[in-house]
Amino acid sequence: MKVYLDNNATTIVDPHVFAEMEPYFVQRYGNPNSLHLFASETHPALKDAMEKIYAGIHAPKDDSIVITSCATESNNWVLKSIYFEQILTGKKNHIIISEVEHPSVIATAKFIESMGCKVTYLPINHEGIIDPQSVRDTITDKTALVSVMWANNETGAIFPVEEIGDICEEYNVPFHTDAVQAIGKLPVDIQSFNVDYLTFSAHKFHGPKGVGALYIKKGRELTPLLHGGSQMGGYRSGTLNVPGIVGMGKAMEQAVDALDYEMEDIREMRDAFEDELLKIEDTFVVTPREKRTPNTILISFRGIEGESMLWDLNRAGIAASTGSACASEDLEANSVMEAIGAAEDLAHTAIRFSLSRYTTQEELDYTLDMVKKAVERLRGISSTYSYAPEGHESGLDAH
Ligand SMILES: Cc1ncc(COP(=O)(O)O)c(CNc2co[nH]c2=O)c1O
Repeated sequence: MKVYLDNNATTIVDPHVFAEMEPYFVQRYGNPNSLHLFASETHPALKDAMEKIYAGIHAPKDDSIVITSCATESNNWVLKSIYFEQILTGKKNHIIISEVEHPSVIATAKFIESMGCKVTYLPINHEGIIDPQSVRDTITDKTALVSVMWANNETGAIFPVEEIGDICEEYNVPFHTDAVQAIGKLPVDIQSFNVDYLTFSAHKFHGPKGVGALYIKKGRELTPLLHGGSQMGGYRSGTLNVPGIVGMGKAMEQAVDALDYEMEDIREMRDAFEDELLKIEDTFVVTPREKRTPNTILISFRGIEGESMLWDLNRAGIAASTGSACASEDLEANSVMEAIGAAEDLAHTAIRFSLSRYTTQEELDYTLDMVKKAVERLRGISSTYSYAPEGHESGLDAH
């Protein structure tokens, strides 16, 4: 049996999405910017796809949505443009991000920090969530940008973007949120709160890989990262990825249609699965489930290296992760567990299960059975593990 429970890393392309994309590979394959029939026959689909993408986040037509190659590009673009326009010119000298942003934000922040930008890394609390007060405590008249993700890819923790948006509006500081883990999991309405830039990526909600987007509120310009043929209104040059854009549009439409199922049925399956996992001795979950996206579990199995657990699960045909795929090749501690101050023997033991609308109860039942077998085997061969629920100084309450 093969079970895929790493949907926060990437998702299967919905068959309806693939069907919508296929003609633009093999029939209507013209370059949209050419001056002939092969080009113009792609235009209706591009228009329709962009309308679906705008509708999916409730973006007004006057605002901009620029298609990029991925969320990593979108995140890089925001921070590097702000650096170019605000920090390099001396107008501002500071940005604020959370300490658990995706590596595409943190690494870019460290890059511009190495070139003289001051960076505040907001801490997360014991539940893995940002306190909006920490933004108010650190924002100044020299702050060029606040960038805080909507939902964390490792824990599923939902961050208070509405309150942070209000603080940024009060200080007239642009607010960027990386919404990659929110689209398709939570209602996203950019007119319901103050946000200037918003990142998302199609392959996180059953669309194709290699297609991302950046929403830009009217009046908040950005220096282009890519110059050339002036596509996307001059914001991002490069021949349009027609099948990719068509796929993102269909995937967005499907994600909105499936949102109730995601937020109710998937949440119910996730909660029941988590309840069973927490019956295993010495297990811990950081963020309360009501403060998480409906599909994600980050659970620690004391005494078991995360990679060892992954290996046992992989042999059983089960795909999970220890956190961001970007870090999956090394035996580092889970960055979120470290940030909340988890004890060393816990920080290396976190496993992330992330469900999707394609996850079945049978798959979860099988996975639970395999997890129990892996825990028994790995703790059995451990030279250091002994179950001691009383008085263990982990900083997390044993379940
Ligand atoms: C919050 C967040 N931002 C940005 C990205 C990058 O998106 P991409 O450039 O379109 O790939 C990811 C991917 N997160 C993960 C990729 O693998 N495991 C993950 O958790 C993400 O979760």
